[in-house]
Amino acid sequence: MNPKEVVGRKAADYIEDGMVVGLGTGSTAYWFIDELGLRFQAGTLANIVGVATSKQSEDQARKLGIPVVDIDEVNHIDVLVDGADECTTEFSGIKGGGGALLMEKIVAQHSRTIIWIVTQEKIVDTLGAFPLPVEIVKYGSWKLFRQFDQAGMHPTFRKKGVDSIFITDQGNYIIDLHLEKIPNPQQTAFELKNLVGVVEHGLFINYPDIILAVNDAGEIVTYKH
Ligand SMILES: O=C(CO)[C@H](O)[C@H](O)COP(=O)(O)O
Repeated sequence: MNPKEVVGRKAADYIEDGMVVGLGTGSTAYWFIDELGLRFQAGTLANIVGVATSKQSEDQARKLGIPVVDIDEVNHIDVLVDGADECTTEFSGIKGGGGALLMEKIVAQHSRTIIWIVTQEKIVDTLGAFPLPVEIVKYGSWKLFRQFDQAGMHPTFRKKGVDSIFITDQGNYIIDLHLEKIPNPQQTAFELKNLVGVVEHGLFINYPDIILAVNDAGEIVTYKH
């Protein structure tokens, strides 16, 4: 098993039958959803319901037979299991490498327990080596791009393949900011949220309750908030 599979399957141990489960997005969350599917089919988690953070996760869960409901159909999500692109042991991180940051943040906001599953090298002291995704509306997107450029934030439009621009599940664009270091994530988050046209950014400050970090040997370290 590759490390992402190890940690993804392990995270399913946090799920109890009858729970409303937040389904994260990405190549690590993929294994969590796969394991949920196995346990659903085996009957040990026969009464779970999923709330997806992307079309991709929703499709995967449905194929496995897991019932998926809209976030507005539930009062809360019991446990959300999601990946991250970078995170600190102070329980903050960057998400959105897979382009699902907006739905991921909305689901996270309504989750009682949030578990991040990551490979060990994603744990960093300072965020920012991973480009920070910013989801923006299409209208005026070049204006925002120039604003970021002039502020020295090294923006690039997220692409799909070579030529086409990436469109999120909510119909927006993503600009990735190549900041290298984000010394004050709160300040950066505040400034980004104040820009008209920005829908959401990939800084998740103080989000996960638990981080499961797996190393190359498949050993998992658990960080609890
Ligand atoms: O935020 C995300 C998607 O928007 C993912 O959780 C993040 O990109 C990690 O992905 P992976 O598990 O494939 O490394």
